[in-house]
Amino acid sequence: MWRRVVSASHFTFAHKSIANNKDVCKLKFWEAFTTEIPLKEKGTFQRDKTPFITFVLGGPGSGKGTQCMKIVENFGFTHLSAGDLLRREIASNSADGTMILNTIKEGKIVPSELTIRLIQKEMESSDNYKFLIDGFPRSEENRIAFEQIMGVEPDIVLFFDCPEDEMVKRVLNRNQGRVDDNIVTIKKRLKVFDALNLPVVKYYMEKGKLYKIKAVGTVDEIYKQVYPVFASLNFEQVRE
Ligand SMILES: Nc1ncnc2c1ncn2[C@@H]1O[C@H](COP(=O)(O)OP(=O)(O)OP(=O)(O)O)[C@@H](O)[C@H]1O
Ligand SMILES: Nc1ccn([C@@H]2O[C@H](COP(=O)(O)O)[C@@H](O)[C@H]2O)c(=O)n1
Ligand SMILES: [Mg+2]
Repeated sequence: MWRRVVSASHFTFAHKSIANNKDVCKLKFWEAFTTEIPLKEKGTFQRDKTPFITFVLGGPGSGKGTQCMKIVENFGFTHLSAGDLLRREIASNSADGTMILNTIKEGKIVPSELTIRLIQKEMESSDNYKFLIDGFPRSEENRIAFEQIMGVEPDIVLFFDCPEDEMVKRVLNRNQGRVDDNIVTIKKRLKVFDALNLPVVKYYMEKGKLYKIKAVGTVDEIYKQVYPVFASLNFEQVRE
């Protein structure tokens, strides 16, 4: 089990984030995190910390989920996969379930407000303040809606850059029963990725927030590029 602890140097970083995001905060989403809640025990998470948000981008099968699991283990992040949250809505027979299922089958993008509502709910009910938001934003529209609704920008953005043929191979071998893991839908998802997701990658590159990871090789080889990104942020490492 990892401990929810953070080194003193993170406080400096968190304050810097507050200053950077001051103009867009508007006390919406932040209110949940700025409420003073007494510590339950020494060294546990304090809810008054600024959330540290990492967007995790990359094409279908580029390895986002796989690498997120390792970051969670080593650095105590909470992993929120937009795709998983949407699949959970389908499984729970929610009113939007059929629409979400049809959208996923077509490799298209679910309306931003719906996906953001699911992400927001998870963040607000979490005791953690470090989040990996995987597979979001998938489009400029997703990105802008997130900023407007949540009143916050990501601190950093990871981009897993993987050749198409490798992504197709991985997805076809995934074997998790996903309705979109077939060659017809994968081709559609790759087109959507190029047309809608790459502009988001470009946006964050130009903002200086993007960490591009060469997503070829073994899982451990790729993680060797990911690890230093988080280690350099001075979060206390919770497990080697
Ligand atoms: N470096 C790797 N080499 C070979 N296979 C990998 C590698 N990384 C992940 N995989 C496998 O490829 C498949 C896709 O990985 P993963 O689910 O992490 O991708 P993803 O980016 O989250 O995809 P999606 O966007 O479709 O959810 C999984 O079966 C995973 O085990
Ligand atoms: N922001 C998002 C994220 C995902 N979707 C839909 O879910 C599908 C699967 O997503 P994965 O991240 O698990 O690959 C994706 O192809 C989209 O149909 C979405 O609409 N918006
Ligand atoms: Mg995934």
